[in-house]
Amino acid sequence: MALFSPDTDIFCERDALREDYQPEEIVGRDQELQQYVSALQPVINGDQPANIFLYGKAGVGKTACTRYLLHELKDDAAEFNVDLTTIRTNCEDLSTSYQVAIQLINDLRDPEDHLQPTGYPRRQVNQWLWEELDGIGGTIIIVFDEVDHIEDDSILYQIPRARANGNLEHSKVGIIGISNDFKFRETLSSKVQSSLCEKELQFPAYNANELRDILRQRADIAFYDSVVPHEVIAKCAAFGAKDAGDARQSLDLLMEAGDVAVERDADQVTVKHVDEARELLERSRIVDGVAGLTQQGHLVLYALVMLHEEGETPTRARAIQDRYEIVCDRAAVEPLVPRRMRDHLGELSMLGIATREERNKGESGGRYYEYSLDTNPDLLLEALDETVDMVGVTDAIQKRLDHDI
Ligand SMILES: Nc1ncnc2c1ncn2[C@@H]1O[C@H](COP(=O)(O)OP(=O)(O)OP(=O)(O)O)[C@@H](O)[C@H]1O
Repeated sequence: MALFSPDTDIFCERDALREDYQPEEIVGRDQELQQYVSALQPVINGDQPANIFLYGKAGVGKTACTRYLLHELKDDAAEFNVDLTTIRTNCEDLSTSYQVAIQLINDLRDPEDHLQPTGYPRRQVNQWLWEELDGIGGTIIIVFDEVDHIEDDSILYQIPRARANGNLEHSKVGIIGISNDFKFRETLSSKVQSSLCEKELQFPAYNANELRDILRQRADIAFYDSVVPHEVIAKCAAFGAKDAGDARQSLDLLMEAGDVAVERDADQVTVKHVDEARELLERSRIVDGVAGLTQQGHLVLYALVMLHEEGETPTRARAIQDRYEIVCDRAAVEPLVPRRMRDHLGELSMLGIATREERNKGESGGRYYEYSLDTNPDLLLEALDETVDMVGVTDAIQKRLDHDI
């Protein structure tokens, strides 16, 4: 018998649940799409496109809606004889305007004419960029996804102004900047703010009803008929809505639940499979998160787990520092100064392993943070295995470990 064989009872197109799948229809974003369409209207009129700044948390459909609308726009532009080119650049690995310009030039050039990442005068690079863009002609829309990664923002000013400054003659260029960093807008220079944020669109988090519609649409493509009952969709949607209103999270959960059903040889996905899937996802999120921390991060986390087990959380950074220094002493590691230790606490809360809440001292004034654990300590201790060996266990942790056995 073959070791691998296609299993066909549950999924008919599992890839439809993957992040890179582009849905043909967008659901639950009517109002946002309407605003987006009117921001793009100048393109169809043959005018200079408006620059658009689109922001919202992770997984709220910014990329999916942008891809969908630009696809529609291209079709309609062809019908109305508008010469339209769209370029998409993910800025995740680009931190300067120089790098962005090089990337754009290389996207537009044949591979044999590609530039090296460094070593050219800036003016020359800009000149090449204008030549490439002007060579295309017509209307060009450049999408900068994760635009907040660009630290010096001059390119976000220069591109929209290129035509007015006489750098472009044949092309009209507009940019769409996408970001999930709400504070990014404030960090922009006022020049960039007024050009990039000409039209601002905000995508709110999804509620459970919207997530249900998105999941149902995708489940109908990904699974065979009647494999995913209504309550499974409702459960995945409720989970996503409670956490962050993030469609990606709910879709991942549904896919994992489908995998569990396949593994169990079931003929339907059940609510129990969703529960199991949640545990699996949570486990891998934590294991990956902890594995990505440095040794110092592990020691800070272990200090916080100890305090949690002793019932001492939520607690302030100062108390964590004291415990962390004891932990370092036992591990024979030089402790970090409080400020650096707090950076690690910040990272833990960013990863969702810990939570950080701001407190107010009341009349006497002054604000401070309190930290607590936001994760199952069993999982953390498992992931912190080596650190536990190095530092040893306290009574409180021993009790938990005994209890688990
Ligand atoms: N309204 C929607 N209709 C159908 N599918 C959607 C919708 N919104 C999001 N999705 C799906 O959810 C997933 C995440 O959406 P998307 O990548 O657009 O989020 P995003 O806001 O760009 O997030 P990030 O900031 O993390 O890139 C994708 O698989 C996308 O197809």
